Amino acid sequence: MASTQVKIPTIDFCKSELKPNTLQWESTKFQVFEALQEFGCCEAIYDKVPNEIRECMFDTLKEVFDFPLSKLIEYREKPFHIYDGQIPLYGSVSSVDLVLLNSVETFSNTFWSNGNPNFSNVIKSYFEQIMELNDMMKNMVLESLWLKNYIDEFLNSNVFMSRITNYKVIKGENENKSALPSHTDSSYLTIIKQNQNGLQVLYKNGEWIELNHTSPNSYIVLSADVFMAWTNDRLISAQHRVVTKGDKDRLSI
Ligand SMILES: O=C(O)CCC(=O)C(=O)O
Ligand SMILES: [Fe+2]
Repeated sequence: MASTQVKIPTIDFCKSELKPNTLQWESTKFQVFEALQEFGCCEAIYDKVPNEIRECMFDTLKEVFDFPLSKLIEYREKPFHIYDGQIPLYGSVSSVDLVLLNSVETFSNTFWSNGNPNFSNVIKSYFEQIMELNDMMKNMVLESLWLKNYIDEFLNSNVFMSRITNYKVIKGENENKSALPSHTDSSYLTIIKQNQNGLQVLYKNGEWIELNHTSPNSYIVLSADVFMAWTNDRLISAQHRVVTKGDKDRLSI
C-alpha cells in the first residue's frame, strides 16, 4: 500500500534570482540536499519548459508507442538507443543526448522515414530545459559537499540519458498492478514527468509514498546510485516503482 501520511518536499525553482551566491540559491540548495538525504527525492516546481511544449508533449511521445513492435525492436539495433521490451505491457525507448540536434534527428529519423520536425522540436526543447534543472541541482549538491571548484569538470563528464516509457493498461487485467518493479536508477539524478500518477518511492519507515505532480510545472527528481556512492551514502538512492492506476495507458519521460 502507498502511504498518505508522509509527503516529499516540494521545492520552488521558479525564482528569477536563483543564481549562485544569492540568498535564494543558498536556501534552495539547503532544501535540495536535505530532501535528497532524507527521501532520496523531491518535487521540483520549475517553469522554464515552454507551456506549448509541456502541453503537447505526451501526445507527441505517444506517437512512438503507436508504432508496431517490429519498429521498436529495429530501434534496439542502433548504438546507444535501447528498446526494452522485457516486462509485459511496459515499453521504453532510451537514447543519449537528446538535447543535441543530431541525436534528436537520429531518433526521429529512426521512427519516421523523413524525420518528424515537430517531434524533434518538442523533444529538444523539453530536454534543453530539463538539462538546466538537472545541472542546477547537481551544482547545488556539489556546493553542499564543498566541491564548488569541480563543478564544471563534473558536469562536462556527465552523460545525459533520456527515456520515454509507455505502460499499457488492459481493462480488467492490470489496473492497479505493479507496472515497473521496485528498483534504483544507476545514474546521478533522474527527473520524471508523468501524464498520470503511478510513481511511488519507498520511505525509510517501509511505506510507499505516491509521487504525484502538484502543479503543471512539477517534476519528480530522484537521486540515484552514483550520487549515493559518490557521497558515501549521504544521499539516498531512491527505491521506486510504478503502479498503474485507472484504465488509461501511462506515459512518462
Ligand atoms: O515511469 C516512471 O515514472 C519511472 C520510470 C523509471 O523508474 C525508470 O525508467 O527507471
Ligand atoms: Fe527508475
